[in-house]
Amino acid sequence: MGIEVVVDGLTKSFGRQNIWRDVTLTLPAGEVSVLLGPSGTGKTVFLKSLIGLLKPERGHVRVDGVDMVNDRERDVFEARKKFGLMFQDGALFGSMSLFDNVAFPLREHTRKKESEIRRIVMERMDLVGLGGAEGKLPGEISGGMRKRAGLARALVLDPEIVLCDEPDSGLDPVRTAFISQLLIDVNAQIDATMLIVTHNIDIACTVPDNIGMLFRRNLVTFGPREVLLTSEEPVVSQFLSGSRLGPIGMSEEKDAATLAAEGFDASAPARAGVREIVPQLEPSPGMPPRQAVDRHRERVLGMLAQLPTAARNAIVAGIGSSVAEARTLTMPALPEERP
Ligand SMILES: Nc1ncnc2c1ncn2[C@@H]1O[C@H](COP(=O)(O)OP(=O)(O)OP(=O)(O)O)[C@@H](O)[C@H]1O
Repeated sequence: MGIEVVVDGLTKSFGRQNIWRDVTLTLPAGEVSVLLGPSGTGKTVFLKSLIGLLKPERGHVRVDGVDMVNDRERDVFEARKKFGLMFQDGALFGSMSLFDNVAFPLREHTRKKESEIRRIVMERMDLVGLGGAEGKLPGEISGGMRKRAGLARALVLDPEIVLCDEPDSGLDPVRTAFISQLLIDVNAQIDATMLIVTHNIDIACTVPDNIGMLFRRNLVTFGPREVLLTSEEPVVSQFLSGSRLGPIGMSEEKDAATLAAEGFDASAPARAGVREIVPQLEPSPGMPPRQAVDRHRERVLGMLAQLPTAARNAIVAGIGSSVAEARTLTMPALPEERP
């Protein structure tokens, strides 16, 4: 089973440019989470900070007893082996076959025999639907296949945590739908904790158990998917609807004068709960059930009383079980929210 990643008060700057500050969230063990955010808000910097490749100036990232920000490099290096990282561009070696690319981490970091390496590589290639393509060079295959090869490589060391940086970039909507399904199937098979960084709304709406969003150097929200998908935050609403109207501008954020000229009232909540929440993807036929589903449901039911009404209603509607209804009925009423 995957392990949880606890991020606490993380702040990162490059020189005088602050990227984000005081980011606090927990990636629950074995669950799939998505981190959204307009371009340039520091999503990739966040992923690199989780594995200790970039060092935030404040805060902690705790993984199985190791602080990836502050502990000795030797300990961070060891803890990094628990991660599998799928890079945005696949990051494959162009002169190596897919087989050798996928085998690379095993040859670098383990002393396994070639026969064992072959078994693992072929298993992972099959898992991502690339069985039979192992002899090809990265330049001979499509972008979608390169992404899947990158995912296979991220999985060969049996990671407990999988980080995916924009798995959809450069893919058409159909290939994106296949990648979405693949990510769910991978989670069903290996039960790893997963964090997917993306701009893609379809992935955000159908894949994760939890969603967070970075904007204006802050984590706007992080929690069960229903919280963001029913959020009244103007920035969330604008992002989900892909509208030009709202606080997100061409260069990330609009100033007050631009917003006023557009007639945008930042104090007015977006229409909450109107958006329909599409069901989360299920593993493909023949796959095992996702073990994270029950854990996620228990966790979310435990926090139901603290969630906004719209999110709570969406969760109860989604679960549709007497358990949820019973818990809701026994909960104290929430104070009225903003009209
Ligand atoms: N090593 C670095 N040195 C200095 N600045 C950096 C470095 N890495 C990233 N940045 C800056 O940090 C900011 C956030 O970059 P990042 O790539 O994390 O954004 P992002 O949210 O992933 O964007 P996109 O969605 O477009 O991929 C950018 O302004 C970028 O120029």
